[in-house]
Amino acid sequence: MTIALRTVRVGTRRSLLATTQAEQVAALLRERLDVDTELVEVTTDGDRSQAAGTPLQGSSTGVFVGALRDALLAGEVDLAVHSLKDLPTYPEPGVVIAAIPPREDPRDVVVARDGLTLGELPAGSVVGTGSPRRAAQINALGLGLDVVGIRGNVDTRIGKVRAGECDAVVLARAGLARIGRLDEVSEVLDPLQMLPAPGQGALAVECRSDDPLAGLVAVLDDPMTHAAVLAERTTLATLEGGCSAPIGALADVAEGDHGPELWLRAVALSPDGSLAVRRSATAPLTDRAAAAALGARLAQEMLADGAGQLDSAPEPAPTHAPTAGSTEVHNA
Ligand SMILES: NCc1[nH]cc(CCC(=O)O)c1CC(=O)O
Repeated sequence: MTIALRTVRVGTRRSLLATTQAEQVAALLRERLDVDTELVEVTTDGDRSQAAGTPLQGSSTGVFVGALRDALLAGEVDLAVHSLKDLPTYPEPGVVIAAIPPREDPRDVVVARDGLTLGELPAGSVVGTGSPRRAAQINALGLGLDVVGIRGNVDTRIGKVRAGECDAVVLARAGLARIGRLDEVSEVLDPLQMLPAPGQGALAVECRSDDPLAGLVAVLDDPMTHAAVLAERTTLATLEGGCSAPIGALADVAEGDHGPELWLRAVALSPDGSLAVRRSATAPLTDRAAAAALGARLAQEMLADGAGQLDSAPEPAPTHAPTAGSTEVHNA
């Protein structure tokens, strides 16, 4: 298809991972839409505070996104490429996700000294991560690892192992794959032990909702990836209504006897990983609405199981009453 379009300006954050992802989307656009492209780098609040070493306020979701969306709404760029897992679950007025391209492997990986796995690290080893979801799930393994908070881009975080500051760090496999650093990986974590962030490994291509470009960019959309991440993000969005615990969620599409089926797993954990609510569910993948409905149902079941109590301060225990077994929350 040829469109009478000026060069498509692709907005991206400045990090190596972000520009690599944006260039991959730009290459797909050139190939599929027969347009020219230009990367436009935008500095986000998240990048600024990361550079300054100042801690992010509250949840980090969204801090990498705002400035890119502002540039999009101001017409400085024609589309914005984000890591989907960095996008808040609530919609931004005037902006649509025009495409979710095929996903990379969504799993988390370990980069450790001497190529060790988490299980091989001696108790007391220092494991760096800035993610409450990863911290809670590492603690839930019960290996006696010392989880410390670290920040910075992928390269900085790997560098902490090289420098001996951490014995290991846990990262998204997709990020390492995109920047060609998979050779650093010492272990790929099984999602049964480490459920990834909702949307991990997937990209979101955002356009202005009133821009006809949105309809053209839809050729980059992968319907299976889109359905899977919609289920995961609807789980997260529904849980966010009743809990602020770290959440992991992963959906897969499998071919069933009567057509494609969506398999969804999720976990909500107390920050120290001592308590967790885990659930899985499956549904025929008829359309996107079915994917969203599966995510909402799973989250409601998790809330009924006590996911909303994981992060609240414990009630003072009455001295005369037993404290064990008094909630629906399962041990991790
Ligand atoms: N929060 C930062 C971030 N956002 C997306 C990725 C990796 C790529 C992806 O998950 O799609 C990363 C780095 C990481 O978690 O290791």
